[in-house]
Amino acid sequence: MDPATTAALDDAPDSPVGPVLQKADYRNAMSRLGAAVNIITTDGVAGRAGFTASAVCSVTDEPPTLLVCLNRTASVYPAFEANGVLCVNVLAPGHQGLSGVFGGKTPMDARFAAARWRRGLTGSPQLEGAAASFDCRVVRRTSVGTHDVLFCEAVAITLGDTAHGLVYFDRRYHDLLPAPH
Ligand SMILES: NC(=O)c1ccc[n+]([C@@H]2O[C@H](COP(=O)([O-])OP(=O)(O)OC[C@H]3O[C@@H](n4cnc5c(N)ncnc54)[C@H](O)[C@@H]3O)[C@@H](O)[C@H]2O)c1
Ligand SMILES: Cc1cc2c(cc1C)N(C[C@H](O)[C@H](O)[C@H](O)COP(=O)(O)O)c1[nH]c(=O)[nH]c(=O)c1N2
Repeated sequence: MDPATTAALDDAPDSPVGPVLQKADYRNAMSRLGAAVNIITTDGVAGRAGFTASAVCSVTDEPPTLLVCLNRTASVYPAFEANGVLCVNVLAPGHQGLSGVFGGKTPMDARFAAARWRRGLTGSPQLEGAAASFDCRVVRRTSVGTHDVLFCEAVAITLGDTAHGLVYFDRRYHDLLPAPH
C-alpha cells in the first residue's frame, strides 16, 4: 500500500488489535465519498424538527426502505425519537443555502421559515421544489457509535419535475443538472 495515500496509523507496539485509524483520517477519506444532500423533517407529539443529512441510502425496495443516520447529540434527536415518522427531502440545485440553515445551530422556526412546505401523509413537512420526497414511518432503529441508524419505510413518494440533484463532495456542494439529450 502506498504510504502517501494510506491514512496515518497508530502502530503502537502494545496495541493488541493492530493499527488504529484516527477520526480525521476517516473524515478526510469520507469527504471523497460524494453523497446526495437531504433535509430530514419530522412533526408529531414532540413537535416539528429538521436537519441536513448526507448519510442516507436505499436499503430495499420490498418494502421500500431507506436508512438515515442521526447523531444522538443533535438538538433534533428527541423529536425524531418521539415522533416515529420523517420525510427525506432530496435537495436540488439552488438548495445549498437551505442545507446550511438545516446543518446546525439555527433555531428550528428559522430553519422552516427559509423554505415552503406541504404536510405529508405522516404529518412530516415536505419541501416544495425537492428533487424527491420520501414520506416515511420509522420501522426500526439501532445505535452504532455516536449515531442512530433509522430504518424508514416509505408510505408516500413525491417526485420533482426534473431529474436534478445536489451532491456534497470534497466538503463542497456540486449541482447535478440534467444531461442535454
Ligand atoms: N454523518 C454525519 O453525521 C455527517 C455527515 C456530513 C457532515 N456532517 C457534519 O457537518 C459538518 C461539516 O462536515 P464536512 O463534510 O464539511 O467536513 P468534515 O471533515 O467534518 O466531514 C467529512 C466527511 O466525514 C463524514 N463525517 C463527518 N462527521 C461525521 C460524523 N460525526 N459521523 C460520521 N461521519 C461523519 C461525512 O461523510 C463528511 O462529509 C461537520 O460538523 C460534520 O460533523 C456530519
Ligand atoms: C452537508 C451536511 C451533511 C450532514 C450534516 C451537516 C451538513 C452541513 N449533519 C449535521 C446535522 O445537519 C446537524 O448536526 C443538525 O442540523 C443538528 O444540528 P443542531 O444540533 O440542531 O445544531 C449530519 N448529521 C447527522 O446526524 N447525519 C448526517 O448524515 C449529517 N449530514
